[in-house]
Amino acid sequence: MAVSGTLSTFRLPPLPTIREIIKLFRLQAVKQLSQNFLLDLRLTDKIVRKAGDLTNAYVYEVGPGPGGITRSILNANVTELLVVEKDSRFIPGLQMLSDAAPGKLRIVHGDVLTYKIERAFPESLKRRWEDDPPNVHIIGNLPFSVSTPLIIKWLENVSCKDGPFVYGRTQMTLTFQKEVAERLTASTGSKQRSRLSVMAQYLCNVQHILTIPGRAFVPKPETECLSSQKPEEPDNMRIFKGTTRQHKERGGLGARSTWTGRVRPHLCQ
Ligand SMILES: C[S@@+](CC[C@H](N)C(=O)[O-])C[C@H]1O[C@@H](n2cnc3c(N)ncnc32)[C@H](O)[C@@H]1O
Repeated sequence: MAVSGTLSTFRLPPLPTIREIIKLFRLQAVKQLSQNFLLDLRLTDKIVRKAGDLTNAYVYEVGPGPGGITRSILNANVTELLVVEKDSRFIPGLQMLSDAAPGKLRIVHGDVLTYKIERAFPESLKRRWEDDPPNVHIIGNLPFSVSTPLIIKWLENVSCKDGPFVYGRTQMTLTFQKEVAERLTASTGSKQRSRLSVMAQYLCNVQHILTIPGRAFVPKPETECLSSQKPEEPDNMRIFKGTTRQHKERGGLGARSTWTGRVRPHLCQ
């Protein structure tokens, strides 16, 4: 007799809008914590779709804030979503989401720069580096004040296969301010080429997948002009998808402070 399988899909129940949450919990953006919120759930759904199929995935979201991207991740049929947020004002709103998605959302009030994600998810998720990526994803509209130190830390983690990469080649779908994004993808000879470009491209495939206009954020972000040149799209944000490369060699780039541009041919499969 054929066994009929049931596909269970999870949808959040009707909830107050993100704008209402911001009003309800008086969540005015704090500049020091780089707070620019995405309120349009169609846009956050689009960002989350770019991460690929998240069915049964374990997802780590950095800086959920009022929870726009968080809602879209929860609606993507994940097994577990772990969020790390530094600002305690967002915790009650996130708790409300957790109540609406029983057993799916784990909230950590903490700092992404120090949080130890390597112990957060089940051991059984671990894959060898040369295997297909594990069903573990990092997603985030990164806090701009920490985006560069955080991505450098993660790149060091890739090189050492530790931190979020103890699970294998964990995939990242990240939103950065344009300046950081341009450095991540800058090719040899371009003005934005930097240590970050070399490290990122040596260790990962970095792919630009979406440009988000500044007006989509509340408040609209102020962009930093790194040079006297006028940027072409001063108010745009860019979203990237990074997949770690399957480097066969051992060792890594070592500590940030000692890295001096070691460039070698890829040893990828
Ligand atoms: C750019 S906002 C994005 C908020 C939300 N994800 C969205 O897209 O609307 C960055 C978020 O990261 C949080 N944040 C800033 N620094 C942080 C840190 N070191 N650790 C954890 N969260 C942090 C801020 O409080 C804020 O909620």
